[in-house]
Amino acid sequence: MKIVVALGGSILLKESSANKFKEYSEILKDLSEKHNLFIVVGGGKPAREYIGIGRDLDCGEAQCDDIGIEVTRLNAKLLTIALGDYAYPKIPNNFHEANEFSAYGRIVVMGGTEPAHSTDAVGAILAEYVHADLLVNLTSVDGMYDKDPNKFDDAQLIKEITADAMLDFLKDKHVEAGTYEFFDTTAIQMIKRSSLKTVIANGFDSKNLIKAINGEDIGTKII
Ligand SMILES: Nc1ncnc2c1ncn2[C@@H]1O[C@H](COP(=O)(O)OP(=O)(O)OP(=O)(O)O)[C@@H](O)[C@H]1O
Ligand SMILES: O=c1ccn([C@@H]2O[C@H](COP(=O)(O)O)[C@@H](O)[C@H]2O)c(=O)[nH]1
Repeated sequence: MKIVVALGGSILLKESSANKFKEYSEILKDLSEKHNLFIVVGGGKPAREYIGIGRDLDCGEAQCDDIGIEVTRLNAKLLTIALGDYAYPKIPNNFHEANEFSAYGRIVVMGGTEPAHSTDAVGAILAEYVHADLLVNLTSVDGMYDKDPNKFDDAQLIKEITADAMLDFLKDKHVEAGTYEFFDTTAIQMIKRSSLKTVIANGFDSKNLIKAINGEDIGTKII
């Protein structure tokens, strides 16, 4: 299968150590024996810290996005290093390059591209661009809830949701650099228009990636 994995920076960088990079590199190496993999890495806490400093310097939101993009690309570089020869050594600047690099048969790892969206959207656009069979979005919670599970103890996990219902749910949410809400609406529009098979799951347990690929009942499926 051709699979795009959007791997949240909140997962890889939670500990500010190499641990999760090593853990994911082992799983991705195994999966790459059977599947054609593209990984999009998010910015996590370091991105939000750098964006915060930029904002304090009045650099404006689009430039704050650019700062976030640089951090995602740095995180992508770290994952590429962890993957060694299994990864294509360059970080693509855009979707065309990502597609081109995949022709060499290695895992392609990328970060952000342009301002005004998050790496959730990069994952969805990439999945559309390369005609992926599956998009897996690994984040810091078990999937999409009816309200923020980190704020409400009674939040309920949504096992399946349509792209339209997700768009409706997120329509009034405020967005700014570093915070494109739980799931970026640009991503959902791509998922909708190309009927991308998408699973959102908790990436703190890296085995959830294998479960999502095997079609197990996990996280939230966008239908
Ligand atoms: N309805 C919701 N369902 C699930 N999570 C939600 C919801 N609303 C808000 N959230 C918040 O969304 C966050 C998930 O995204 P998070 O900030 O952890 O980033 P990520 O997707 O892992 O990527 P990155 O860290 O790279 O931005 C959770 O911390 C959660 O508190
Ligand atoms: O294509 C992109 C990717 C990212 N950004 C900016 O970077 C931050 C960090 O990415 P996350 O996916 O949220 O971890 C993001 O919030 C944007 O501000 C971007 O502009 N374009």
